[in-house]
Amino acid sequence: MKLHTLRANPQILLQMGDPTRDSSDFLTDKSAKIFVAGHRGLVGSAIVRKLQSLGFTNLVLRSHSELDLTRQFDVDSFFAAENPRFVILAAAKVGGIHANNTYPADFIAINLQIQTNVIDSSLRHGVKKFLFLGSSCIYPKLAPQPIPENALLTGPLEPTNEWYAIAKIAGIKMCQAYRIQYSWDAISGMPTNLYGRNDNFHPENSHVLPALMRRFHEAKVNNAKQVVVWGTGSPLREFLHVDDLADAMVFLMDKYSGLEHLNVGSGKEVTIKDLAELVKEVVGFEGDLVWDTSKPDGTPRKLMDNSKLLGLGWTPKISLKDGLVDTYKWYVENVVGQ
Ligand SMILES: NC(=O)C1=CN([C@@H]2O[C@H](COP(=O)(O)OP(=O)(O)OC[C@H]3O[C@@H](n4cnc5c(N)ncnc54)[C@H](OP(=O)(O)O)[C@@H]3O)[C@@H](O)[C@H]2O)C=CC1
Ligand SMILES: C[C@H]1O[C@H](OP(=O)(O)OP(=O)(O)OC[C@H]2O[C@@H](n3cnc4c(=O)[nH]c(N)nc43)[C@H](O)[C@@H]2O)[C@@H](O)[C@@H](O)C1=O
Repeated sequence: MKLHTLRANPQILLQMGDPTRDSSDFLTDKSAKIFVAGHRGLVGSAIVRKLQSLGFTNLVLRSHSELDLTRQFDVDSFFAAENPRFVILAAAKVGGIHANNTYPADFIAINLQIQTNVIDSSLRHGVKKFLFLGSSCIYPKLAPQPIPENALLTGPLEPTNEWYAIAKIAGIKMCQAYRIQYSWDAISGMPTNLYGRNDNFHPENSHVLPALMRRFHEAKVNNAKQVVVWGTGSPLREFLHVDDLADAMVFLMDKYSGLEHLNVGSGKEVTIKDLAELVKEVVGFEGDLVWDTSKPDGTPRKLMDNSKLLGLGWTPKISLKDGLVDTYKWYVENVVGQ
């Protein structure tokens, strides 16, 4: 279906659903076709596990090598052939502070390409409901804490991830614009820092939690006396286990239909120093921490106000300690020695 056809035919928009209503029919048809983009990643794989545990039987999944989402023609052909009813976009160029700082062009360009292609094709091929995943880095570096949704675009961004943040802000705004102009049910969730099974454990390009888990594990098996940790240890971060995030994304698909993006967080923050001590304890490394202050700290504090999501009836369930124990077990069984 072409955009001009949509513009010319308001009946098609009506068939696509009224975005102002409570869209609580997501959970009712377990045979509905759902495209989870990025299903091999941390978030996408957790969403697939969650949907499968709920009995969904018609998931459409494509790996990066099967479908490169930066290629507009291929994405549109895929949507024309598959016609999914629901789409959850968990494919993106993702990385920690070092990767964001080192590859700014990739972070802005690849993310803009993926999200533009997938959002636009989803609309034009009649997807009933669309969920975009952003990130807490969309907010100003010095936003009020806990950060409310309306802090968006109220101040300068954190320089280490502004390119990624700009792409994510564009994604939110594109969902809002398509919602306004086409009455299309596109929503956005803004997750805090995530961790869990299928995380990226790359030594430099990953996020802090998998990076430290790997470094402490390798130090333990090599009987090293010290482990280097980046920055000063003073920044505060909020962590959410990816299974809680997946639960929240399914909750939003079922219960939320609104213009505003919604924060998704645990509501609990920890200093990087305390996080490092906790990961050290879970891994069982007994040496010392050495702080490399030549590495950037990034945003000093990034706790999101999750009261809107909690007000809808969702709650996180997995504590940081339990989540770390589960993730370390998975890491040892699935990554070490592979
Ligand atoms: N991890 C975190 O702490 C947070 C993540 N998020 C958001 O959650 C979403 C998912 O992140 P996460 O699961 O951590 O990321 P991952 O890197 O674990 O997974 C991303 C997935 O996207 C796929 N992908 C990347 N580029 C392309 C492409 N061109 N075509 C097709 N597939 C592609 C990857 O495939 P391949 O690996 O083969 O390239 C991978 O499966 C992102 O939107 C991210 O911004 C938000 C806040 C925090
Ligand atoms: C999810 C979020 O992720 C990124 O932002 P970030 O929160 O700064 O993420 P991070 O996990 O990489 O670092 C958190 C803190 O931890 C410190 N730190 C210590 N030692 C290591 C270390 O070994 N690796 C890393 N990566 N960080 C370390 C590090 O110096 C920083 O102070 C964004 O780019 C953005 O993409 C985004 O949305």
